Amino acid sequence: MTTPPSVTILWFRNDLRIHDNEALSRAIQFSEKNKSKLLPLYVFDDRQFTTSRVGNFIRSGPIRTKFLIESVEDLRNNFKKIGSNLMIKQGRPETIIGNLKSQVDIKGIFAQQEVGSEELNVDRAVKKKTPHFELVWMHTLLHPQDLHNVDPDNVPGIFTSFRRKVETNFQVRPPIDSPTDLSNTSLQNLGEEFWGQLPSVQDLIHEEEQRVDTRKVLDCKGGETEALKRVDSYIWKSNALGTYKETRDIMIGENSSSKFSPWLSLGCISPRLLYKQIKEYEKKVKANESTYWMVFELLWRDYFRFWGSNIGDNMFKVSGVRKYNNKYEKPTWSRNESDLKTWIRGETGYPVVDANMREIALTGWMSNRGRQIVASFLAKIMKMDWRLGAEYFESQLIDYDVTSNWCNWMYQAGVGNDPRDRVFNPIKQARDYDPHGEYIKKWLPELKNVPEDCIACPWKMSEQQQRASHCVIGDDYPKPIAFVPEPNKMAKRKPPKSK
Ligand SMILES: Cc1cc2nc3c(=O)[nH]c(=O)nc-3n(C[C@H](O)[C@H](O)[C@H](O)COP(=O)(O)OP(=O)(O)OC[C@H]3O[C@@H](n4cnc5c(N)ncnc54)[C@H](O)[C@@H]3O)c2cc1C
Repeated sequence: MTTPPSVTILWFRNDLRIHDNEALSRAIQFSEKNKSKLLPLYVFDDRQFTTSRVGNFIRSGPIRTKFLIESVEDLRNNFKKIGSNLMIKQGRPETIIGNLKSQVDIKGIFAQQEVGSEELNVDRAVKKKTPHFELVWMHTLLHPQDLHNVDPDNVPGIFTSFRRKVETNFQVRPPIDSPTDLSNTSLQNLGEEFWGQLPSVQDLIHEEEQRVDTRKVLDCKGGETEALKRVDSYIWKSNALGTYKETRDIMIGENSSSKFSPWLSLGCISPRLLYKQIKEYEKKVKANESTYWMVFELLWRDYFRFWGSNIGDNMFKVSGVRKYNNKYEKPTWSRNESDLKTWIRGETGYPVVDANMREIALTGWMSNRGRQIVASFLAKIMKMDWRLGAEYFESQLIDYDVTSNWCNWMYQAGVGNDPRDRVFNPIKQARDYDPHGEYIKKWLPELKNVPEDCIACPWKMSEQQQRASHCVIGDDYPKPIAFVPEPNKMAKRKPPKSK
């Protein structure tokens, strides 16, 4: 009987890259020290492809699932280029790793540290399978040990306090170089069966692949290779970084914002590599408010990762971290299915909401401005359980990220710590951010002849205008589902009721 090979498993999660991957470099060191071979592993975890708790959505819809598959495929190809391979399995990581014990002698397991409660449960189960289990913090720009004035286990409840504190001594670790040759530390001469096959969308979610609508804002293919191309294109080729602050709120156009998020979420690109490129751009081209603002936004991402890990499962509760008292009245959240469908289908009668909802359904993408508008609309105007929206986003968004999604939703729903607790008026938002209706008309062709001054609120067209524009409200386009006051008359938050 041959002795099974000793291996160090590098278990990939949302860190699907070879560059700046500290778990990878630590696993390589460990495997050399323990004379074991490196076994990179990715598991498509069944639990990620079931249905959501409140709204029963498929947790990872076809577009998001495809982006993930592409990212894993690219990772395998990149490992092959440096003399290694990636084992790809489907099931539960703890079971797959347990079963591997009959084929290999596991000396240690390395992985990226995650923060969601589900992931932490999986960690506990995987830990039992090995004498050495190391989790490495990698998802953020700032390492928890470099936060200086901030306790990572107790970050301030307000972003600005966090940002001001970390900016007083801002230190970003340099990215770690990519390994160039892993052939010495790789398992060789094992058949394709050992390494496993890449699943299809159908294999994972039992649904057909969905073709992304040709009106998509950007051709987004998953994987580190595409991520690095996007960085080059956005920062260097198009020079768009230099005007980011002015353009970031435009809902249309490939370079209005960076579109880095899909790759950041799966870890196909490291935020530290981005930071290094931003600093190089500042030296070689220009440093301005836009370059600062890109880092500012990356700090939001960091903040939500730290804060989200501090608040734990409150992130998924309808009341979030909100304590109801005289100042904040407890809302009654609706879960009306037909209203929810109206929002999802983009049939609310508010064009800026509907255009954004059609975009996300057909492409897996929505701009930050759009997300704020539709989330505020669902939670504050339709007064629906905001978790239905968060779960729908989870299913659809190619950039779904647990803390960025759920914490942003909490903010919009007024159950986070946002002291302002704003409501986004969809009429004002459309007028401010899509003044000529270009974005709206792109996604709602039924409104293509509506005059510019009515595009934010087409129900205001006279009967004659409706006939002339072939858009009869109630027939060709829905009547508004809820009342929203004219922007300048937007009601302030109701004064608190005493209980
Ligand atoms: C309701 C709601 C849900 C959201 N869900 C997600 C999500 O699941 N995944 C996700 O990555 N972002 C989410 N965001 C944040 C934000 O909308 C996206 O990060 C951004 O639109 C991505 O586009 P971009 O890469 O072009 O961003 P840019 O404007 O170019 O910003 C650069 C990067 O900064 C980070 N960033 C920017 N804004 C935010 C923010 N508000 N919160 C956290 N990080 C931010 C992102 O990583 C982004 O890629 C959500 C926002 C809202 C309001």
